[in-house]
Amino acid sequence: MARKFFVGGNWKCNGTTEELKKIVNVLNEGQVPSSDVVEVVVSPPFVYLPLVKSLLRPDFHVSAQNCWVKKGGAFTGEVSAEMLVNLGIPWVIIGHSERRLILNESNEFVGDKVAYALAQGLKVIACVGETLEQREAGSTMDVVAAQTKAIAERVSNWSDVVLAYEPVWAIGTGKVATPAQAQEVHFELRKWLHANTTPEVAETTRIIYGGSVSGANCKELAAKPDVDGFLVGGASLKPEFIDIIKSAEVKKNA
Ligand SMILES: O=C[C@H](O)COP(=O)(O)O
Repeated sequence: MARKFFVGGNWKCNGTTEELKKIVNVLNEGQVPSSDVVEVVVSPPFVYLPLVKSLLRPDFHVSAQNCWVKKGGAFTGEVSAEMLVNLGIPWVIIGHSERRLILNESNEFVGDKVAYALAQGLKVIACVGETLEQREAGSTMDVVAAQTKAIAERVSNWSDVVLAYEPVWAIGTGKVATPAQAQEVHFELRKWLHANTTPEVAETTRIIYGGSVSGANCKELAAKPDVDGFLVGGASLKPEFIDIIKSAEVKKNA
């Protein structure tokens, strides 16, 4: 079964109402392949989710950037999966490296969050990736396998999971992984899923790449067989995000 190309835009902790309205206008006017060819999801900060959802074209969807690990309650400052469901937000990003590294989210905590969000009916973009130090030490695969294992141990149904490989050294640095580097890790991750989940999960789960993706480098990355799309940070706040969405055509024509 063909894996539908997936392009996520992670707006991180950026934007004002006016700025985000402008970005949404650009997206709404963009000529992109149909939703049979590419799935597009943008992820504004929590406070702008209802606004963006209400203004965004119906073939694009919204995602939160995080949610609490269990049912809501006395957890000041957190937003629960139930609240996202209540607002009709279909997706959530979990385990982004900025949360793993700055907020000390462990593999187990991330795995618990993924499992809880899925159980509430959310679809999850689950992020994994190594630091520069870990890559230079030759432990890239050990690191991403351990991060994926903590998810796989808690999740049996992968149909609502997109796995995002985001090498930390490539995030916001302008230092994109080469297409060969991305393909190598995506291939190994798929092999890991084959060995540790089921062949069907390995074949159908989309593994997307994130880290300095731009209008200029997306086509070459998209051409790699195990790159099923992107999670884009900086460039998703710019008109070039439309070009990145269009790179889905590379797959269609492959
Ligand atoms: O979630 C997105 C990634 O952190 C990539 O960010 P970037 O495209 O700004 O490098």
